Amino acid sequence: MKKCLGFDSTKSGQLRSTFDVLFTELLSFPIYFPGTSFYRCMQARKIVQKTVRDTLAERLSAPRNKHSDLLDIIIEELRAEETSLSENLAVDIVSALLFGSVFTLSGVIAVAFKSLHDNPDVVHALEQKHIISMYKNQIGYEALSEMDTLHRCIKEAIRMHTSAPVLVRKAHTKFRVHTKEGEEYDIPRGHNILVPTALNNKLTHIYSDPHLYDPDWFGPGREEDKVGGKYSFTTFGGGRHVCPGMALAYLQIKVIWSHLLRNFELKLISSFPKADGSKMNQEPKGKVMISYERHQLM
Ligand code: HEM
Repeated sequence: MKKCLGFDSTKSGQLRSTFDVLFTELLSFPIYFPGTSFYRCMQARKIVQKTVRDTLAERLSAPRNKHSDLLDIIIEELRAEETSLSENLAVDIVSALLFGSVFTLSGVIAVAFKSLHDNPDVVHALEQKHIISMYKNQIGYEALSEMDTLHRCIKEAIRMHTSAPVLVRKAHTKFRVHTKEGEEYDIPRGHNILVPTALNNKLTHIYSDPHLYDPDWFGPGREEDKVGGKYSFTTFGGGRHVCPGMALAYLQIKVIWSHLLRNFELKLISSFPKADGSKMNQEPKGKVMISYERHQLM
């Protein structure tokens, strides 16, 4: 049996000496200086939080609305007599949702260009033409749900370029992990566990050539991503905290890409960008040059 190399978060507080705390705090002090990216990030956070706070206040003072959107559900909870939701927490929840949905999406939309770049455009064009003629150019929810090729291309792009490369979990009870190779690891209670989604999506016993862009892994008759069970594809996390916005995310990406495919001829001029790992959600690194020409597919 192997003992895991880990970090016991229940003991870390006791282990840190005054010197240790002072030393780390002093070291991190320069990141608060104006001009640093952390400082700019904190300033931007203040603006976002003020906008959310003002919007909530405006809705709170308006007549009751019947749950037309998420903000109204939050407002209803704030109005309730017995509620554990404070205004500050509500602002944090909305800000976190903005972060969790907008930044992940923008990175993923950019990375989905991979599907066009590496795949012959004709595959998309055929699907789009078929859907346009079936739905008489009225592209709504049902038409989008039928775009299986586009769906698989997006899924493959985000398998290769996952936007949240690591997830963090805390072990509330001790447990044992058995590996495929027959090894065992004990995970003690209180330890933090890092789940490397980027590696997970490239396991060779699931994807025979994980660095190959192949949307048909997920296609009918193959469905190779099912080999490893429900954790074969972890771009949207997994388990209790799996992303509840996944279906919406696919839909939004398909809305944008279907529109681009039907109305523009796009070409990647620069080479496919590397991922910028310095951000919490990965984005393409550096400038990406794309040329476009308007066209009508039908
Ligand atoms: C391509 C876009 C997206 C990606 C790649 C993505 C990815 C993820 C991942 C990996 C997690 C799990 C985090 C963890 O386990 O620690 C997560 C959680 C979450 N996502 Fe998304 N997400 C996307 C879009 C969205 C959208 C559009 C929404 C909402 C409108 C959303 C709302 C959430 C929420 C509320 C959670 C927290 C769930 C929980 O902790 O129980 N996400 N997302």
